[in-house]
Amino acid sequence: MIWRRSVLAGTRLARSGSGSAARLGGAACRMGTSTSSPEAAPLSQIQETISDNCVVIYSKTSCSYCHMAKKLFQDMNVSYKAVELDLLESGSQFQDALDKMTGERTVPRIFVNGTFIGGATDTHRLHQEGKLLPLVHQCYLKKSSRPVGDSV
Ligand SMILES: N[C@@H](CCC(=O)N[C@@H](CS)C(=O)NCC(=O)O)C(=O)O
Ligand code: FES
Repeated sequence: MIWRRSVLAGTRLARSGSGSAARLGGAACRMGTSTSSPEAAPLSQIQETISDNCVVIYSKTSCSYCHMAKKLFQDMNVSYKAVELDLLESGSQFQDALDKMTGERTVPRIFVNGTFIGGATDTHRLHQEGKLLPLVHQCYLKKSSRPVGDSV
């Protein structure tokens, strides 16, 4: 997962002081770090969210595909974090960042155990193949085996 590693590195750099640089945009870019592209803030937020939550669905409230994806996890009794991009002021920037990370800016964009698994269709297919729950359980196991104080 080369992508995950590089984004994580970006996250750390972005956090260690370039938050305001990212907000300042172009001017800040010339001053410094390689992480102050306009996508940096959403990118690092996405990275943090997918590492903190076993299931994350980037969604829009009006989208039926997104409803179907959420219902799939509800029916499996799997809790998830839904990020409703149409309710975020910077939703479009999040979609740009998701495009960079996954190759598409459509919704839903679904992550399990820190990894992008696809949109609604892909997720349903994974479930039909019996591969979705094992991914979720892998994540639960990983989180429960963390030392106390390290869990979220
Ligand atoms: N096959 C994809 C379809 C995804 C798709 O076409 N999503 C539409 C909404 S249903 C979309 O994101 N349109 C652009 C947008 O809302 O920004 C999936 O299952 O997720
Ligand atoms: S199904 Fe229409 S916006 Fe997703």
